[in-house]
Amino acid sequence: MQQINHFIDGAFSPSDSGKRFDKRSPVDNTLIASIAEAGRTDVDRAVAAAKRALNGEWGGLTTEQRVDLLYGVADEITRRFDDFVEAEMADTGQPHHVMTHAFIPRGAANFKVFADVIKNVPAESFQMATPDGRGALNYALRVPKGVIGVISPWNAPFLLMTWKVGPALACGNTVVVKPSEETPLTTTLLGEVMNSVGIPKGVYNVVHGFGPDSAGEYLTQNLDVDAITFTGETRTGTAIMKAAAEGTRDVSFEMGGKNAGIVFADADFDAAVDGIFRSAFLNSGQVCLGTEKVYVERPIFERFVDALKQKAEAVKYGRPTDSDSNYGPLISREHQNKVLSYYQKAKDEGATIVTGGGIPDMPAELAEGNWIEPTIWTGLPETASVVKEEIFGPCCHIAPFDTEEEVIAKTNDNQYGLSTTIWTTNLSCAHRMAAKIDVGVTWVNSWFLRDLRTPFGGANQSGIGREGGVHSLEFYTEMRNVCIKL
Ligand SMILES: NC(=O)c1ccc[n+]([C@@H]2O[C@H](COP(=O)([O-])OP(=O)(O)OC[C@H]3O[C@@H](n4cnc5c(N)ncnc54)[C@H](O)[C@@H]3O)[C@@H](O)[C@H]2O)c1
Ligand SMILES: O=C/C=C/C=C(\O)C(=O)O
Repeated sequence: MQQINHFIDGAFSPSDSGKRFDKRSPVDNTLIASIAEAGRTDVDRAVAAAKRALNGEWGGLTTEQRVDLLYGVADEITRRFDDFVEAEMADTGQPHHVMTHAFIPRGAANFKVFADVIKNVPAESFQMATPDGRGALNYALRVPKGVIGVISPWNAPFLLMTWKVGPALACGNTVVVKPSEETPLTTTLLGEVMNSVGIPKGVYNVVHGFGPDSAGEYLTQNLDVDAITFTGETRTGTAIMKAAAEGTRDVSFEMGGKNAGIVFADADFDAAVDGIFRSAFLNSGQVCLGTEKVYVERPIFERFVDALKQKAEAVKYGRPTDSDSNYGPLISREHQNKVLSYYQKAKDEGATIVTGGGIPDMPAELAEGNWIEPTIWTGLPETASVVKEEIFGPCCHIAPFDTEEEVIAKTNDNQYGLSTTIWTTNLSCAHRMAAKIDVGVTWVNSWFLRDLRTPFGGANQSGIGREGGVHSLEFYTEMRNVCIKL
């Protein structure tokens, strides 16, 4: 069984207290690793190492030298691609093709895109007139914020962690990362990459543990952490924001969503079925951008429901590396019970269960895994729990609509504002809709198609700030203005 330790100041080490916790496979609940659980002293040691690195070799590097190192990180991730795929499959139980096609390639990409950004971002200056006629010159210096606390979730652990570490390091910061207790493996493996590439010790640090009264909270409470970037549940963000208020630290949040999929009668029907199927059931529905409420224009409603039902009933449960497996388990028993509670709520509220609603019959060797059926409901009002609340599982409610105004109102009627996917061949309609839907990202005839230079983030309770391309500079750097009297 793997022994996973913290990565602090360039070295792997257990907790001062010796405390550890178990990591179990989502596929069959077998014990796969023992993880060091950080106490406050371990977290403080990591933050101190990050602070030293800022004022050491790393802080003295030119942008070009830093960029070369980050391209080196990307190349080493690519060279060890299969190791990251293996680690993430062990952590999440998700199919091999989800790792190789959706999540792990973003590791290298998330370093490259921000190395490119920081290498090419222009400096800002203004010439100003002065009463004596000799004028003055203003220019802005872009400097790193300092030590960044990175707190990441379990659903796409490597993608989401590197989406923060990439820009943080590109901008000259150092980081202390607290990955989810459910998925420690790829974040830890990245420590090996940092050492082999020659990233100075203390630049990248990893502490393992939980949230409240554990590593996560200790990290946010350490006042030598200059800013905190977090991805996870909205209620967790609230707790982190309260901690960040001490010391007036900046935050960047990517949080929950209750995303709509909207299908017009003029859509490419097969493409829309495939797109909504992916957005509802990829990663067993454990994607923040996923679709949990679908609205289909009435003329094709019945046909669409039946087509989506057929695809949902054709999934192949199995181990990540089973050749025909295309559908994995939920991350944990706790999360499986949470999603099952929503399946029960839907029943209690009178839903028509088109398909699913429970736990599939699994072969004996997998029976202990966190398996759950992809589920489709119809017939509920907009006020139903499964239509209003984020479930974060493989399920969606489908309702008919008749007008653009109606479906926009229903799409916007929730506390979140993360993403929407619209399927129509009428692009005038698509542009009209996208302008009126209150989310951070709208996909048209696509879903989860990502240009990493674009602003990415959520509105309302789905997030604070935007990350992506030059937009990440806003959070990971400070600007200093210099005014010189000529
Ligand atoms: N908007 C996005 O881009 C995005 C992406 C992925 C997941 N999510 C959201 O994340 C949630 C699922 O992920 P999760 O269950 O890991 O979320 P979570 O909020 O339970 O945990 C996320 C991370 O925060 C840590 N944490 C928990 N409480 C903390 C505290 N008080 N102080 C400091 N750290 C704390 C956890 O240990 C974990 O590392 C869903 O709501 C999903 O919508 C959003
Ligand atoms: O589950 C949520 C996925 C978030 C994806 C990103 O943050 C991204 O594509 O950069």
